Amino acid sequence: MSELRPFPLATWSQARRDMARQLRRVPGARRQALLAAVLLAFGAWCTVSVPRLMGGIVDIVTAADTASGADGDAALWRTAGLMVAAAVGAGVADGAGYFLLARLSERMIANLREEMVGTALGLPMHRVEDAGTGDVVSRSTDDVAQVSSAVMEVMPVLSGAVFVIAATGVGLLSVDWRFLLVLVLVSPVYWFSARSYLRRAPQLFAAERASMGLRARRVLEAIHGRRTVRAFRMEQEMHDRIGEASWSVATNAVAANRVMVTLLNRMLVAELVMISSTVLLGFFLVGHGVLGVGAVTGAALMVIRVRGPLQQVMRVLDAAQSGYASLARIIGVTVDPPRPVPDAGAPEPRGEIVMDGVGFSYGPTEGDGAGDGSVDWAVEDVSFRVTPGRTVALVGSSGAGKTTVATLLAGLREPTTGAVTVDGVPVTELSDAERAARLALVSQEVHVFSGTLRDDLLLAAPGAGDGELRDALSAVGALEWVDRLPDGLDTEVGSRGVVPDPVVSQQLALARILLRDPRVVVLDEATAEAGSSGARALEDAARRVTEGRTALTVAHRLDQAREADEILVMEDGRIIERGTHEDLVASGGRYAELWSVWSRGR
Ligand SMILES: Nc1ncnc2c1ncn2[C@@H]1O[C@H](COP(=O)(O)OP(=O)(O)OP(=O)(O)O)[C@@H](O)[C@H]1O
Repeated sequence: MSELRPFPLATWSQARRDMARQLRRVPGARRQALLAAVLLAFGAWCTVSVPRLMGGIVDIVTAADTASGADGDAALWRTAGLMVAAAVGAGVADGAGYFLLARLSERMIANLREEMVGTALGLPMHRVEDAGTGDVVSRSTDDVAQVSSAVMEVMPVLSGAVFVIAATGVGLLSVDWRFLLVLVLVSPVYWFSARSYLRRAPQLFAAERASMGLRARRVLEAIHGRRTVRAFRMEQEMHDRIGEASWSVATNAVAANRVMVTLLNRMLVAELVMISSTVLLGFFLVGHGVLGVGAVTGAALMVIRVRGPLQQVMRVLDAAQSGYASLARIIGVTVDPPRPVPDAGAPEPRGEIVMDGVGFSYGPTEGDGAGDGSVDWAVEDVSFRVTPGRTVALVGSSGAGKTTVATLLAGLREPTTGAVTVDGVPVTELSDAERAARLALVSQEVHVFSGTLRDDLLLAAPGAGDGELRDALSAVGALEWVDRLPDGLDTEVGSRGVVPDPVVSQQLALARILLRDPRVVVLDEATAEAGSSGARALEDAARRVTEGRTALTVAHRLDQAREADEILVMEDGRIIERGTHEDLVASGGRYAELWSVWSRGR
């Protein structure tokens, strides 16, 4: 098995560009972002004004000794009123700014997820398989959830706190430029604390989560497999395994918390530096008559007030970082989107299919420059032609290469060697529209999409009326089932409604083919698992679908192959026999052998 090649991670500049593009996609986004910034800046200014006004109160009280009492009272009330107004203004502006930002970011995340899933669906099958389907699934579920929760956790803090920190800096400088010294002294302490925390914390928290997962798995294994554990007297061994996993949770949790405590201690040092340098500088400035007591009190209160926002920012650093890591994983899928194939100018669909010297390998080939040079062919040197309207059946034992040929013919995979053409045009060069008009595949994994049954069928033919839908359902033998449904065509089906059994699901897939009406059909259904009556119903349905069309049928039951115009027998990726049923039985080769086993088993 070849090694997985996960999708890349977006670089910082790719992530930035993509977020700017997502921003442009939301109508009125710039205006909303600007309005949010203005509101948050105003909120921060109001927040910082409160301690400054308090400093003003100190000046009023100090001056009250000398001024008349009535003047002092009026000034006191006015300042108190302003403080209340500033507090209310801060609350309202912060709330409104945060609301706008949260709405905007949720829309951007929704667009991003949509784009990522759309890109992944349009990628060649092999690219998704190379990455491992789990990679795409975890990026579109876990990572999107991670970004969403990071936004919910980080956004309220950052949107408020960053503006308050900036406003405090500006506020301090406006009291006196020498307060720059406080900022110069304290900034490096915060900077280095944050850096050393971010360098170590994410791995430690990830290790803690991983060991929790391991412990949960081991406990569940022991509970689910308790009979086996008892039977083999493995209680102590299981106990030790769980104990070992629990111990690793404990050591990882201690290590993670130690880093957190170190961060908190460094922040205490930073706060000590910040407050003591403000007080000392204030003392100096008042002593030299540069500032009044009120101004310095205001500055000191501002510094005390900003500790909260600074702590909040430091606390959400790792959530912000893991949110960014998830964002880079999501954008990593979309950075290299599949280029849409332009129309190849294919002629009117006739339905002629040709495979010429086709080889395909799931693993590395010489061209990749990977592997040890030996190629593990899934199919090799496969050549055949099906003229319009005829049916060819592929038979062979499991793993012979039948499904691979079907997916190559449907254009889902690109041949490693040779050519697959439909109406003279290589199938991978047909645009989506040209391909959809020409050929359709029913694979072993049929899917009924969530929604009403009508929606599910209309995916194949958006303009079809109820009459056409019912005709198609009747042709594939599914109409009776539909008429038994509580709301007929309007019944909810799929994961959130009625789940059709495998036979009906395949009949619905065949009905979709009838509605789409392509010239070529490739049928690789799982009739073998349908039971004999189900298989017969599906064979009847398949016969209706192949009538008047060019068809390649992967015949899991040899009854199906018997009716084909030509049978291709595959073994180890090659066609080893070809001819009609009668010819092949008469020739006494591999097919005759398969047929005799099959006939005995019926
Ligand atoms: N996605 C895949 N990745 C790697 N190898 C694969 C993959 N799919 C099939 N193969 C291998 O390619 C070879 C041909 O498989 P294929 O599924 O085409 O055979 P098949 O005749 O359709 O078998 P079945 O009747 O069991 O579906 C087998 O050796 C199989 O193990």
